[in-house]
Amino acid sequence: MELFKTTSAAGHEQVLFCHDQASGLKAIIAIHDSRLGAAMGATRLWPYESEAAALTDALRLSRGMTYKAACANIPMGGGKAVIIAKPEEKTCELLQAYGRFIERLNGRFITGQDINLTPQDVRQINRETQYVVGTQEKSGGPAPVTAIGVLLGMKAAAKYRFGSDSLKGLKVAVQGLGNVGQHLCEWLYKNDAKLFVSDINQAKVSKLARLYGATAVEPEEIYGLDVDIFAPCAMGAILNSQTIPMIKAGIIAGSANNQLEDEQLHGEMLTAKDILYCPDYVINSGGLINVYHELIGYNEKKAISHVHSIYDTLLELFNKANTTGMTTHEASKQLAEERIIKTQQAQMLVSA
Ligand SMILES: NC(=O)C1=CN([C@@H]2O[C@H](COP(=O)(O)OP(=O)(O)OC[C@H]3O[C@@H](n4cnc5c(N)ncnc54)[C@H](O)[C@@H]3O)[C@@H](O)[C@H]2O)C=CC1
Ligand SMILES: O=C(O)C(=O)Cc1c[nH]c2ccccc12
Repeated sequence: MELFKTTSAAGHEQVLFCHDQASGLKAIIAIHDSRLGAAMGATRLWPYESEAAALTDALRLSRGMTYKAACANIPMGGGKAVIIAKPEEKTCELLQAYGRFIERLNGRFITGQDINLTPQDVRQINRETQYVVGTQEKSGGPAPVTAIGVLLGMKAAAKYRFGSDSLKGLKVAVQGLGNVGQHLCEWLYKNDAKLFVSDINQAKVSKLARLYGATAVEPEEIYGLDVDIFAPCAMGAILNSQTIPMIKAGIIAGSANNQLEDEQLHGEMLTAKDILYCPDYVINSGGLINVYHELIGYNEKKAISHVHSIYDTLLELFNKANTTGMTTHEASKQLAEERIIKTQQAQMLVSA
């Protein structure tokens, strides 16, 4: 593999390969862009089938974090880390060794809880490094706030598509009933939407069906449902050449990162089908916004009010995509790049 060609192709600044002999830790920390500030991104633990797959995931996720911060008007950079391990291989030693790697970066990378890490795991990491946010003790886990952002994104999409941002009576299919998906379902239930849910964990599906009167569907059935909104809240790359032809929903609005398998090709496939796609790093920025507020002094009201900007940003993007002919994903990338340059210029004026 040509490492520099791979890591610089999407503009990455630095990639760290961390190995701790004693605990067996193998982690990749990708810092995509720190022009505006320290790189922020939660840490994911996953049993990647190859090191190349782990690197690809870290590179794509960290670039998404740069755009996520920029679209949310957060003056911070983008990064992401992946630990290559099975969940059962997680030990205190491994997490602490990981924490020491973070600490040695002296604040260049700020991290927290992502897939397969629990609040207790983050506490272990936090024993060795101060550069952790989003713990239960501080602002609480980010997932409930991410869910609020997704709900607001759905409302913006409904407003654009149907002229009203009420979700009452709309059929919504939620894929993945994890930390974000469950909170999202609660909000949708309170907003009188009709819920369809799937998860590979049957117990979660039964729980949500019981709590919110949701219709349970098999994991592979979720794409083809005759619904108004499809909310991917499980894994990435689920918008691809196999699934897009099946989708009947007119709106895609969910929390998963890297939803488009191929950003250009699958973004265009969605546009061609007249499906309104809410760019993932815009609609799922609620968690990042919430942890960012920890860094500037946490105030719940201020954090939630910041999350409400997701609604306006999405409406701006839908209009921009419509008038320019770009996909909503392209429009959001352009907006992110514009905001980075603008913020950088403003920062230079302040420091001059
Ligand atoms: N937690 C947060 O604040 C944020 C989460 N995200 C993204 O949102 C997504 C969900 O995050 P969490 O809820 O925190 O993760 P989680 O790990 O708690 O939940 C994921 C759920 O998806 C289910 N799942 C896995 N494969 C599936 C399949 N094929 N079909 C249906 N369900 C499946 C899992 O069983 C689990 O219940 C992830 O992609 C994550 O990266 C993005 C931004 C912030
Ligand atoms: O939106 C994402 O993918 C995130 O990583 C958000 C996030 C959740 N918890 C954090 C802790 C530190 C930096 C970012 C996050």
